[in-house]
Amino acid sequence: MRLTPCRRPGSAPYGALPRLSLLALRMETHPHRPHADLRPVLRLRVENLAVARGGRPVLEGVSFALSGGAALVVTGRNGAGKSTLLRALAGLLPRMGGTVSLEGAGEDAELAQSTHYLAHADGMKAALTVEENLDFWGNYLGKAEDPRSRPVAAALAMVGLGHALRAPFGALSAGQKRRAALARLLVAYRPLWLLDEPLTALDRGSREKFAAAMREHCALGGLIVAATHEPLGLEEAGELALGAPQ
Ligand SMILES: Nc1ncnc2c1ncn2[C@@H]1O[C@H](COP(=O)(O)OP(=O)(O)OP(=O)(O)O)[C@@H](O)[C@H]1O
Repeated sequence: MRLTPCRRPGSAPYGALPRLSLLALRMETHPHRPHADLRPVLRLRVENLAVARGGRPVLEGVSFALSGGAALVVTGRNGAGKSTLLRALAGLLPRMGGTVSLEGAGEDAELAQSTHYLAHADGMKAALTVEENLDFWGNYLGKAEDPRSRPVAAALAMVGLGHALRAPFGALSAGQKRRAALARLLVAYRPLWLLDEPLTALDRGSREKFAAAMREHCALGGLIVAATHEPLGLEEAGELALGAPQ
């Protein structure tokens, strides 16, 4: 499996994209997909995506395809449009043009129902315990719909926060809060993870644990698109480099 940019035959490779450069679009077959897994391979396909912020074009002509088991790291300077891209993929920003589709997710599966979007904000209530927050998210996001959803305690253990099950979320440190937010990805299985700076405030051990969780997600046939300024620890990930402001 190779990660390749989608473009019309004969068109210049990215030459027509005024605010965007695509670098290092290369992906090897992920070696860990279980042979017995007969679920259809998912394919995220983005074609000619254009998005504006405040009436000003930020992204134009963004095209790529990503198959199940693969990860894509979105890089670029401050203001290049990384968060804009993730928000548009999550359906939280209107598209000026282009299409986004997730093939193989099932006839009734809307893209949004197959997606976890992790933003800069953690999305937790300070007064509730970590367990209560994750119970809420698990139920809200449909944990019962997929056997790959993990119990709250198991999800917290995977991000090294098993000891904080009953702690109020508001009493956690910044890195612990981020770990709890990452556990939200695990309590209700969804195949497409859109991650905006997932490593913020994490120490080295937490980064390694989360890298292991991301590798496992890919091994189960999931997809990851992550915006980051730092190495994610996914050696086989492709890269989409956005050019533009700093
Ligand atoms: N709410 C908004 N209204 C108007 N313009 C916005 C808004 N949010 C972002 N922008 C603009 O869109 C552009 C892209 O912003 P975006 O947040 O996607 O960049 P980014 O690559 O994620 O940056 P960073 O690395 O700083 O997180 C920037 O020029 C920014 O000023």
